[in-house]
Amino acid sequence: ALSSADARAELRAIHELAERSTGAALRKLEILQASMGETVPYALHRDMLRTEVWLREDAGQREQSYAVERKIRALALAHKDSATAARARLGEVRQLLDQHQADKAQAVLENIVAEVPVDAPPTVVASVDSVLGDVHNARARFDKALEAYLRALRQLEGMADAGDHRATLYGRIAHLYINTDHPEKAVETARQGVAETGAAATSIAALQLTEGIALIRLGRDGEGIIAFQQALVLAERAGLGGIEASIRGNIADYFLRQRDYMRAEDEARKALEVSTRVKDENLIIMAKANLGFALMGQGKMAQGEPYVDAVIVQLREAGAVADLEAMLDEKGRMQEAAGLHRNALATVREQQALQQRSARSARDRAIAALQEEFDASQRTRQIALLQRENVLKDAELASRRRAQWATGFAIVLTVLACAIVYVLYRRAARSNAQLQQLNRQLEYHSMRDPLTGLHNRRAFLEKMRTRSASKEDRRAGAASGTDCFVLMDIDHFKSINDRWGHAVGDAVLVEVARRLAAAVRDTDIVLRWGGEEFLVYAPATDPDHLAVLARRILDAVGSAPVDAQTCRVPVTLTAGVASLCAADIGEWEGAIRLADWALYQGKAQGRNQARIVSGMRAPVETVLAALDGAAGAASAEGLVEIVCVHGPSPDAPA
Ligand SMILES: Nc1nc2c(ncn2[C@@H]2O[C@H](COP(=O)(O)OP(=O)(O)OP(=O)(O)O)[C@@H](O)[C@H]2O)c(=O)[nH]1
Repeated sequence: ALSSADARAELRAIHELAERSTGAALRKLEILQASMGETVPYALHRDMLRTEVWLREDAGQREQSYAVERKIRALALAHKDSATAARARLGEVRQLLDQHQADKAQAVLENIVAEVPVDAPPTVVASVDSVLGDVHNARARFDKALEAYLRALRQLEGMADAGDHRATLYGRIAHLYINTDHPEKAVETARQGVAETGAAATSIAALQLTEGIALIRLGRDGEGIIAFQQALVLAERAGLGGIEASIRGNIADYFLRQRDYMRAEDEARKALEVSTRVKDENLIIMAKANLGFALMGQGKMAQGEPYVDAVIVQLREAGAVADLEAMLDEKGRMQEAAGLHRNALATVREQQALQQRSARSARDRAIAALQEEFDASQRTRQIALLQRENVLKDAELASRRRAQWATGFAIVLTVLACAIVYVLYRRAARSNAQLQQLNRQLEYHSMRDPLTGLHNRRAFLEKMRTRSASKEDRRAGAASGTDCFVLMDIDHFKSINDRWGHAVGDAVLVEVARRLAAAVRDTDIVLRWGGEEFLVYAPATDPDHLAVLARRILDAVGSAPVDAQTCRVPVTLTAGVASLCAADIGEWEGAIRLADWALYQGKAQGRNQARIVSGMRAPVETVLAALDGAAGAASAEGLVEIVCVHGPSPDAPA
């Protein structure tokens, strides 16, 4: 075991080492304590434990530090050292303040004050005053807190070893000035603390942190950030986990205010890591809140809100009304900024409920130094919250209305579009039907003779065109019969017109057409070939029946005069007949030309007759060439066999 003197020397070495590394100093202290054995003198034992208290506090191990304080108290009580016992109990008060139990802290402190002996050393009295200041500060009695801190400072004035204690008190006062909104005084006081000889690294880092906060409050951001960085260097070098987390928390808070959410997230994550390492619940809460808001600020609501909500739960449990309200306020604003008006409204409602509860609580009322001032500030806050609620309600309503309007508009548009499509469809269908009808009419008229209603020459040409398209069919048809063409011309039609007028002429044309249609088979087609010329196209007709057909036509037209208006008009016609088979012509154009030639012959031979081409004495090409030749009709005469059929003798004209 070490001697007491050696142990004292070792303890001093540990104090010096602590300036450079809290962790190393702690490890060395643990070794020293272990090597001391059972019989350690009281004063040495007490001083070793005191050293452990502040080393653990510096390392951010507050809970362990409070546990050591309890050990000191038990030891001091056993040795009837009431001053040390009273001072050691201050740890209990600080622990209660950490847990936001200011009332309980106040009660315990009153007991401690009663315990302090009248001849207690000034350091003990100063420590009590210092913690009393903390309690007043926590209860928002800032003037009383300032009084207590200044009293403690006076106690320590001129004391050689009290430089660090004084620096800590300057730090407390600077904090107080920040809380009472006097940042310029806070800067000044923090600098006074730093200048204090014998101030430990912890105190200096804490003072620089406070100075930084005050400078940023004053809008001197650049200087503030430099103060933060100096404090951070010191804290990291000496392994002051608690202060490091606190500094990083404040830097994160600064970036949050600057809306630089990425850097805020970065700092908050580091702060969370350090504060988790040193197990400081308050710093963990601060880091989580900053991280949550940094994420929400980047629009990562799903990631950020759980952090913020966890902090809200903890603050609610701890009854930290002011912090809780600030959290809810910030959360609401973040949600509002993200356009989540409904969520923001819910948060503001939560904030209002909290505010009403705190307003009702008589104990909270006591926190305010002046009752009226408190009420007035409560009213102002209530009004501000109501205004915010209204703004959010309006925004929520507006966005709902916009959504409704958009939906309504879309429905109207859809209905309108459907209606237009339907109308267009109906119109298109109608005009399609009209067009089809018109086309049918056009087709009908283009194929019909308007006077007689018979097919016209166009219809005949169309018929022949489609017939030519299937020559094979035609040849197959030629075995059982063949196509026959009867070309007719009313006799002396000009004189009918001349004698009875054009109207009678028209009536005669209509009646002749009717008689022709009645005289032929259903499969035959009667056409108006031209002015007073008609054509019967009789497909598949036996060549032996051509004379019968010709007679039937001549009889149908010539047997009775036509009754037209007031007159009876005797009518005869002359016909030329040619069939493809009999003439072995092959093409219909040739048959028509032969029929035309035969008709011409009939006219020349006295009219009212049909001349049928029954055979040919020369190849068809020769005959047709003869018809085209200069001698024409006359030269073809000897080349063609003709059968003649005469019509009935007409009645005398009426
Ligand atoms: N009323 C009436 N007359 C028509 C129509 N088409 C033609 N004509 C007349 O028919 C007459 C035909 O006369 P022509 O070609 O000289 O022959 P034609 O008097 O019949 O004497 P042939 O044919 O030699 O027996 C002309 O006077 C035409 O004006 C018509 O649609 N209506």
